[in-house]
Amino acid sequence: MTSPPEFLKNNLPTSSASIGRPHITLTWAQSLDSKIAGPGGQRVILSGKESMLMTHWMRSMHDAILIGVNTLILDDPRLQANLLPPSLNIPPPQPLILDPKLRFPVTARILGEWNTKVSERGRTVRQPWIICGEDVSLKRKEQVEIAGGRVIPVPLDERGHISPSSLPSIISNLGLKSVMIEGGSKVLSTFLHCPKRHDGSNLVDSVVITVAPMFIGDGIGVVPQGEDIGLPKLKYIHTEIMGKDAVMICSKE
Ligand SMILES: NC(=O)C1=CN([C@@H]2O[C@H](COP(=O)(O)OP(=O)(O)OC[C@H]3O[C@@H](n4cnc5c(N)ncnc54)[C@H](OP(=O)(O)O)[C@@H]3O)[C@@H](O)[C@H]2O)C=CC1
Ligand SMILES: Nc1nc(O)c(N)c(N[C@@H]2O[C@H](COP(=O)(O)O)[C@@H](O)[C@H]2O)n1
Repeated sequence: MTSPPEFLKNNLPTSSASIGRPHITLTWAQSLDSKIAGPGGQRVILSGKESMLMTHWMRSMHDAILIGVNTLILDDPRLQANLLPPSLNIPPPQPLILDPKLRFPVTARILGEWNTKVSERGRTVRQPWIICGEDVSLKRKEQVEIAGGRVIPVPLDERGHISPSSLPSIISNLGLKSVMIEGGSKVLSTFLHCPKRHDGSNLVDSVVITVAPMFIGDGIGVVPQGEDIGLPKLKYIHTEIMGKDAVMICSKE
């Protein structure tokens, strides 16, 4: 395959995004009992090879990929599109971390790969950009910057979070036209619960869910316990069967 699967191209309108109105996609992989990770946040491979490849194509369709700091700490992800054929030279998305208190571990794999510029088969590696609160100490900011990260302080909301409704302007100011939010649970929850942008349009444009035929049992839910009230109505767009998994595309109503 040399370009994204047709169903993504047809149903995920990232190419029509602009700096003025960036496209926001929310995505995750879940079990049949709506879990995204095991007990204590242990990473679980839910996606089969077909849907994992699809996720990497989806990453390549966005300018940026965003996760919460807990996911960075627990999973130590690479956040690249490294399952795509290297010969295509497809640029990887810009990694963005939501990290109000700047807990970002300087031992993180994405930082190590950026510093050594080492990635298999000569692929491009991007510097991790870490979005934090304006009140983080200068010392801590310097530590992360010296370690190689770009630190981007922004005002926090009343919960001490990076406000979901301010994300469009944050990413526009960074010159990015689209972002794929991968989780984890707390980040998915605040974005699902935040209906609108400052301009009154839907905050989240697309929701892409991979459902794997397995149960996790004790584990981390798609949204944290008690936060499943007030979730938005979704408008169904498309389902694609990819190997053992079902991949659903929706938008917010
Ligand atoms: N199956 C899948 O598709 C995926 C699974 N996961 C799993 O998710 C788990 C981690 O999820 P979780 O523990 O909920 O943590 P998250 O990864 O959602 O990170 C949450 C933290 O991000 C910071 N934050 C900043 N802004 C916001 C905001 N607007 N909303 C919410 N948080 C914000 C806070 O940091 P602070 O506390 O410092 O203020 C918060 O505690 C891992 O186990 C991982 O494996 C993750 C991604 C995908
Ligand atoms: N699509 C998908 N399927 C799964 O089964 C998963 N566990 C995840 N997790 C997300 O992918 C990140 C890891 O990415 P790298 O392979 O290291 O690039 C992980 O942090 C979650 O965000 N996703």
